[in-house]
Amino acid sequence: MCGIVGVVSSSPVNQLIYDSLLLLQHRGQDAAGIATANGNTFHMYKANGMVRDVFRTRNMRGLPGTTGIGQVRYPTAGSASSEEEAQPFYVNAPFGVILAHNGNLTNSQQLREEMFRRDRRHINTHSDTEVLLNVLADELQRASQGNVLDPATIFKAVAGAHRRLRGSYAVVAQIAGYGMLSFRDPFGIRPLCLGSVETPTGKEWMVASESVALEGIGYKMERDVLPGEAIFVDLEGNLHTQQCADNPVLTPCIFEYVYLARPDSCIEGVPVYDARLRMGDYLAEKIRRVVKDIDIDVVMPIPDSSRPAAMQVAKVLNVPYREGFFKNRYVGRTFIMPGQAVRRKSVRQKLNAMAIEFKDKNVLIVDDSIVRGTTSFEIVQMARDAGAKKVIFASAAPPVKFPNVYGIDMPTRGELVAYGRTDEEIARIIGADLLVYQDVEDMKQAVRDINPALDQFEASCFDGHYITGDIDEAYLDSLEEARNAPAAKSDRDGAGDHERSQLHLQRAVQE
Ligand SMILES: O=P(O)(O)OC[C@H]1O[C@H](OP(=O)(O)OP(=O)(O)O)[C@H](O)[C@@H]1O
Ligand SMILES: NC(=O)CC[C@H](N)C(=O)O
Ligand SMILES: [Mg+2]
Repeated sequence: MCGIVGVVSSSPVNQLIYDSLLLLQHRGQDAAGIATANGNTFHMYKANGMVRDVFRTRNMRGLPGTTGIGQVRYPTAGSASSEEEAQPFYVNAPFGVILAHNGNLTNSQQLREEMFRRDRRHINTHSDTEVLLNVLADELQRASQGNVLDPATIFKAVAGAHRRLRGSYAVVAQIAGYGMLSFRDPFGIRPLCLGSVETPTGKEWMVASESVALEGIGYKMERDVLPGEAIFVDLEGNLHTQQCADNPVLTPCIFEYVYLARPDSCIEGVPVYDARLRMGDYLAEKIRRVVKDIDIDVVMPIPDSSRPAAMQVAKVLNVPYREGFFKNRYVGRTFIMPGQAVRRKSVRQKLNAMAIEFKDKNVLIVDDSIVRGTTSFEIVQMARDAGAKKVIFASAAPPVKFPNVYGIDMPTRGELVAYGRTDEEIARIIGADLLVYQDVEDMKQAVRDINPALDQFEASCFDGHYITGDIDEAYLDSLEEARNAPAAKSDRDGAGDHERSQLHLQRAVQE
């Protein structure tokens, strides 16, 4: 996941994009970028870091224009540290296009080779986004055949891109002298929504990864962009939309509801906060069924993301809800940091246990998910150090047993604590007396309870089902090999991300 935003306005957009990127910061902490269009000239500034650190007044002054796009990056392809792979990306022909992307292409290697051989296009980074931009540019070139662009031609190019791209992609782009183009993959895996604002000169449009990024800056959420749909807003502010995929099937990523999205966003008609409350309801029922011989004294969340689920668990079980872990608000999200060493260190920096809430108590700790086990391992230890009698750990999501290839950076099986292990083995690793996981069907039902029209979800990391149909063991093996290759290792402060995860698990097992 990354956060993307795009806008066509009648007034300068640099501050508007900056403000909405701040609201999407939880989707990517590694790099940020804004590109604006002033007449036919693009201006761009991007660098590694959080939004507040990347943009200084002088950078903002260098971003004039009334249309633009922005991105906060959480890398899944290429390198975490390369500023060149920060987004947006620019290509000068045809027309001039800048583009930002949330998602992950699963056929970027084939496309890269094909483009070099057939289209004579050179891709200069390891970013799948640069590949995507060049595919779109190539399709625009073919569809327009050198003539002026109109919406029908642009949509034809998107349809062509859909036929070539595999994986997940929510995209926002600006075409120099024409306007803003945005589209979502045919499964609608990553979220993307459309908003508007009334101005004295008419309605103005904006797209963003999450509704909070629209509403927080005064726009009204209109609707989600449909899977496969393309939206084009011309420079006069007119909105053009078209379904560009042959067989669109809405299959949103369930991990958005579990962890990725902000609770105050609404995705596919489901307020994320409500989904987390419902997951808490189902989890509480499971806890009631399986926890027989421990009297739970207190229910505790691990801030931030598990709060709604934990509150609901406490309510349903009729046990006091207590916040025993204090969170340092100046440390970001741990899970999306690159590298196991930094993730592990920051859990301790970020959370501190208050003894008064733990001493001699049977504590039920609730988290939204357990992925590598970094957080749960440290937290259980902290609870024990603070004097807890028994520690039960509950996860509002089922065990993460399979890699994700659609925009969440967990491509190797070895780093997942639940891969190939029973619940008892995992409990031993994280040090809990008992571990309770949500069931896969209950997690899905929690979201469906709120919007019954949501038939299916992209839930591969829980159920091992890869909806794009191009993922097999050989593909996952090759990903693992690439991620564990020496160059990739030293590049993500992960140097040995995989090994460190393994080491941490082995040490835990031995202890
Ligand atoms: O098993 P792990 O690999 O540790 O991953 C899971 C943890 O990471 C996330 O928290 P994070 O600190 O990223 O964000 P939050 O403050 O939104 O909960 C998530 O909420 C879990 O607590
Ligand atoms: N998480 C994402 O959406 C990542 C976008 C893109 N694949 C990158 O690595 O920059
Ligand atoms: Mg957390």
